[in-house]
Amino acid sequence: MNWTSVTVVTSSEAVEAVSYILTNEGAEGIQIDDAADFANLRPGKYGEHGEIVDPDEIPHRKQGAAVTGYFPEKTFMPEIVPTIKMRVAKLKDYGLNPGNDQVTAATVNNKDWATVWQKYYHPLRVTNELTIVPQWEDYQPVQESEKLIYLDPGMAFGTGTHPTTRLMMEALEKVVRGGESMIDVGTGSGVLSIAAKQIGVGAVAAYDVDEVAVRSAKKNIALNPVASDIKLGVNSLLDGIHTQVDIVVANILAEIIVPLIPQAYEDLKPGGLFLTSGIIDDKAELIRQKLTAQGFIIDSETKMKDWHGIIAHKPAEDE
Ligand SMILES: C[S@@+](CC[C@H](N)C(=O)[O-])C[C@H]1O[C@@H](n2cnc3c(N)ncnc32)[C@H](O)[C@@H]1O
Repeated sequence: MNWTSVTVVTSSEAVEAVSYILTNEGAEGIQIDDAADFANLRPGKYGEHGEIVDPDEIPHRKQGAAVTGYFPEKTFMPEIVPTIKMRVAKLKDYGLNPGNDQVTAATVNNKDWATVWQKYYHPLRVTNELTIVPQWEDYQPVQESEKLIYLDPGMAFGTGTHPTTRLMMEALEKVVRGGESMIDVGTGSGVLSIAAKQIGVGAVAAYDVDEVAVRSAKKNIALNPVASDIKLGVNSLLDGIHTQVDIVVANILAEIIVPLIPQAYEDLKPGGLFLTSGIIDDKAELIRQKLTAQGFIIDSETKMKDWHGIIAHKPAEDE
């Protein structure tokens, strides 16, 4: 098997925490190169085989540390790397110095880390109704009720395999009755917007702050004729967007959901629904508190692996 490596350049004090993050995100092996391990070595000590060790002759970092995690090549790295970056940056909230925040991915054995996972990406029945089909696969629905979402995620997040995407697809399937208006914040590959159109949502606007994601979503919308009227644009959260819709869906990391909460509240009709995920275990309480403080009523919460998905609503006028 080939492996994809992700190296985090960090501080010596953060080595353990970074190793934990990499393992938690699916790394099956960890390699640590820490300057602190050499700091106390003096020339003349005996090595493993009785030889005299001169630390200066062993290649090593002179300061800080680098922690490398090895991921099975089937891991869809464009979904994992941004999460690792965010989690490493957040170490300072726990009083640890994350270092210079440098995170790089490469494929061991010289294959392209950005595409090597594709051979493991096959049609996936995500919910009762919704099946994701890689653009390059020929797939025949098993049941008449099955609705297909054709995707080539490229470098954008949103293959449909990540727990956070799945939680939001399930949430959509649970709440959509047909004809609603919806905004998708942080659309990535466009997967949630296309899913929404497939199950009967009416007008959909999809935004992402990242132009690469918007280009990917555009390509995917073109692969799915049912989604051809989705309005797509580059935008940060709901900045400058003042409207009234039935549903706001956002699968973004918790830190980014916090400033979105008041914007979503403002842009929802009374009784409108806010579906959100990207919330890792230790941030779930923060998001519940912020939603409630804003005036949202939490209807349900689901969990897959370490991730939470929440369905909340803005009270109706008579509620
Ligand atoms: C976890 S991915 C979700 C992609 C897709 N919606 C899904 O559910 O699979 C989060 C997306 O949010 C985008 N994003 C991050 N910060 C944002 C912001 N401030 N405004 C809009 N989009 C943002 C990222 O570029 C990324 O495409």
